[in-house]
Amino acid sequence: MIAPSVLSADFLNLGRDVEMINESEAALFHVDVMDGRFVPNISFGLPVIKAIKKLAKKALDVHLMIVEPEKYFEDFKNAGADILSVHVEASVHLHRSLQSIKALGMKAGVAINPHTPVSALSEVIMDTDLVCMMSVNPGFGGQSFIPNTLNKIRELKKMITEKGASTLIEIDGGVTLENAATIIEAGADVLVAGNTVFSAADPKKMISDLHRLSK
Ligand SMILES: O=C(CO)[C@H](O)[C@H](O)COP(=O)(O)O
Repeated sequence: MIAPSVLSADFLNLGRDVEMINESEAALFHVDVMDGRFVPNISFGLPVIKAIKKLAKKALDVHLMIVEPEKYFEDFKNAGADILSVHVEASVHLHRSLQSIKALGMKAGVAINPHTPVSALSEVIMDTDLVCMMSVNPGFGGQSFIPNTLNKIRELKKMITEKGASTLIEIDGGVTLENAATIIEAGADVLVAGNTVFSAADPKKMISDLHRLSK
């Protein structure tokens, strides 16, 4: 599955870019929320997500890069989030957070930074619908893929298989047409792509090219 990252869209033409994703072979909208505290950047928040939701014909996969994410679960549900991911590094009571997200009717995701070992997920994997594995340090689009992520994907895939979980593995950061096949081969189910899609001459065709690799 391909999840274009709205972070790299043209905000002056956001409606156009949302329509492009609607018409493309993308499976999800990846929506990055940054607070300038958990990550050294500020992106956008609830009003923008509400606006995207009005046009979007595919699920909104919202990635919270914020401190104290649990304060805002209901707000993100009301704004239109279908999948809500919190960072393991930002969640003091991660298990409770996953339960709360599900109780609100959303799929529950856990995002994990490049420095955090996969073992940090072992006690919550059965309660997690999606792991958003960061393959760059979060905060900015257009960075290079960190190669050790491939080992982490394999390790996570093994954990999911051994525990009998049905968690999807999403890879976020530095995904390109050149490395996508290797990432899929390692075990990824969802590829987030921001810069690769939106800097392409034909973003819709780029989504289609990435999608073809995932089949
Ligand atoms: O979460 C993110 C940044 O924190 C972005 O989703 C991620 O970096 C994708 O962007 P790109 O494909 O341009 O690397």
